[in-house]
Amino acid sequence: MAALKHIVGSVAVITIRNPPVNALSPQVQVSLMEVLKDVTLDPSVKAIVLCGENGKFSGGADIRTFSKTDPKTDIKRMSLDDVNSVAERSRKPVVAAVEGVALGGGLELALACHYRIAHVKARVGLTEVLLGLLPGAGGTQRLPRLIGVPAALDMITTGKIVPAPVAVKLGIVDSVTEGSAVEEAIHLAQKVVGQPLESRRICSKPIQCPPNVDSLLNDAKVKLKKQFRGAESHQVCVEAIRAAVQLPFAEGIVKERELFLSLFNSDQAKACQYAFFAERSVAKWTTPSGANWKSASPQTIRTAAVIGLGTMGQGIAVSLAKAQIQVIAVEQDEQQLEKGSKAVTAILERETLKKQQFELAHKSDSFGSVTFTLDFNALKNADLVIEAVYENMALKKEIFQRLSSICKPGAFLCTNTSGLDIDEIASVTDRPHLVIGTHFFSPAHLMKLLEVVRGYHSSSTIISTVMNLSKVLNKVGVVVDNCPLFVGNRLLLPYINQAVFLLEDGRTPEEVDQVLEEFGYAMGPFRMSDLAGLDIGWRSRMEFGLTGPKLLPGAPVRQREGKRYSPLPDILCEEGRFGQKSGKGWYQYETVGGRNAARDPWVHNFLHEYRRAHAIKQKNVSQGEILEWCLYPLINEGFKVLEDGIASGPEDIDVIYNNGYGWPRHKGGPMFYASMIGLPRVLVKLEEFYKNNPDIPSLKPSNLLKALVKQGSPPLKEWRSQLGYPNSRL
Ligand SMILES: CCCCCCCC/C=C\C=C\CC(=O)SCCNC(=O)CCNC(=O)[C@H](O)C(C)(C)COP(=O)(O)OP(=O)(O)OC[C@H]1O[C@@H](n2cnc3c(N)ncnc32)[C@H](O)[C@@H]1OP(=O)(O)O
Repeated sequence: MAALKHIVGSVAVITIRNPPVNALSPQVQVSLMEVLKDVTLDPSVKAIVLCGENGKFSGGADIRTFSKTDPKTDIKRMSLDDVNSVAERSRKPVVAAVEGVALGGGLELALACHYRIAHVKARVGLTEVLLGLLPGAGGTQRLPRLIGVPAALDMITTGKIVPAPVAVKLGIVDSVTEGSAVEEAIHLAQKVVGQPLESRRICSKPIQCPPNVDSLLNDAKVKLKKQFRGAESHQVCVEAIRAAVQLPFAEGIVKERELFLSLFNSDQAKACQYAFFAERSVAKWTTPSGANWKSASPQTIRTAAVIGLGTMGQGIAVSLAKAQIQVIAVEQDEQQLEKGSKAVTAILERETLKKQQFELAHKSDSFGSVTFTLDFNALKNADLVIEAVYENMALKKEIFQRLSSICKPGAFLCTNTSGLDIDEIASVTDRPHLVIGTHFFSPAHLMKLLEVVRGYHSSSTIISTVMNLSKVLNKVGVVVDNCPLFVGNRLLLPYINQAVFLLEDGRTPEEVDQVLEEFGYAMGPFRMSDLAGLDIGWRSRMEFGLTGPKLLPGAPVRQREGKRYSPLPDILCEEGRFGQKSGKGWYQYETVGGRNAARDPWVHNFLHEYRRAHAIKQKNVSQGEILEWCLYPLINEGFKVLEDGIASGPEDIDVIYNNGYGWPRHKGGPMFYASMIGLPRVLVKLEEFYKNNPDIPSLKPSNLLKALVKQGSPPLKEWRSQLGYPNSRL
């Protein structure tokens, strides 16, 4: 039985049981329905309490069953909606005891109960929108009736999860308890036996609409369109809420179902659900020696140090402090220290305010303290150090040598490089097994991704410690192997290069960005480069001798070692155009550090002169071709990364792209996207591009892609097993 019943006095306690999160699978729904009907008919039962086993109410409908569900036939079968109706219509009071989580269908079930008691640490939310769906079991009709249209609109269209104390203030739950929510619910159930229930049925409540409800909904659609470019579910959620506003409850439920089904089998829903499980699967890392996430034991980090308080170091320090870790922040001179400490303090203040607003001033854990110092000796008691100085191998090695002699034995040493060799850095220490790459993304206190770069000697303890730390920091950690640029930036390089080649060939930054933004990227390649800072790539190209003093004399302007090269980004940097930080880059900004990109006539004129000077003929490229020209080489590099065994599987690449590179989640990630459009299409276009541009090696189709097409393009989940990973280094 997926729903268990036991009787306490005259109260029937129904417990949902489906480990690990008590997901509401079809079997659980059937079982719930049977038990509910049973207790409703049992004259000895006067009231009902609904709860979940092992301190979790429910993580919602069972997402794993969605791909096996056929809307055409299964719609006729009983669904969660029917269970909710029976609970709500019951003449005996039904009380939900919410512990742990009540998410998606789990919260919808709780909303159908007459009362809701939550444990103080419980969290609730209608998260379906993040899975490309909408709450399809009455959530879009009940929540606005319960808490009002504006608050429900916010929760349903963003998938926001709120802690129980906030849920009480919003009116989602009736009260919170620090003790057992089940006992409290039983107590309440006994107390309310015999009391009228009509006013407790949300379906009977009139909807309170603000006078401007139409413009509220329309404005929300415009805002969501911008925030989640190209994503359907957010828009459809608004329409379901519109139905709640305009229609009686029963008709609203019919409309909700119709809208739910329009999303249910969509490619976007598949992509979002794939992204959800991909994140869970990358947490399960393994090394060639057989160590894995299950066997290795992570160490707890209480004190961490950050070296270097530039933009990255500031964000990392804040991220650690937000996770209640004590932070020691080190800089090399007074001026940098003061600048860095001011910035960290300001960000922490903003974050505190945000936290207080979110938690509605409910008593909560404070942030860890940050101590600022010039003294390296202050690091001697740190459990873990993250070096975040700029990308210079000599400087990093000097720092790691010092750390080796100062830090306590057993302290973990991490480098926040975005592409330098972890083994070379580890080689100067007394503990290469305790050295690892932790590649954060800017702004580090907000971005979800942590690329965890395993060096040759990195022990399973440091891998599991850093992966565990990523969870503590509320980030998604992905273990990858050590290679130039790692995974994320290795794929980014051909994408950016292709975009820059388009400028040489006659397109503008605005045109290229528009195509990629319409695809769903939060920012096109040029706006993103301006945000990240053009000088970062420039420094790295100088280090590799592609430009600057190390460039071999006589190198052709538009070629390096026989391959096509565009000096455009180098020239911009030489002009002092580093992007937002200097107020100008591919665009111009209202001020130094400004955020609003505007067309810059200087750039257009410069591109025109450059093309003229190099006698480059303009090419006519359609929008579709701009997209394929930029994305397919990125995908191709993904296959090469898999071929080289740098990432364990396509899911790892996709999680990196979804969480660190602004890839639209509703397109699943580059590898998932390739599987959706079809590998033969990607291969044919790459072959065509490469034939016409033999001086761009990133267009040469990877062997893995060719092999997969030859094997009939098996589904993504079979890519690993089909190829057996002969080269795997992970
Ligand atoms: C056409 C006919 C259709 C008819 C049906 C119509 C009726 C529609 C009615 C209702 C529809 C409702 C839609 C939904 O409810 S969608 C689900 C909404 N729920 C969520 O979005 C929650 C997702 N889960 C989480 O956020 C977390 O997992 C959380 C529950 C917070 C637990 O987090 P944590 O403790 O960190 O653990 P993990 O994330 O690692 O998860 C542990 C394992 O549990 C698996 N899991 C989690 N949630 C679900 C789920 N809802 N369904 C299936 N499996 C789930 C997760 O994958 C982990 O397992 P594994 O490690 O093997 O991957």
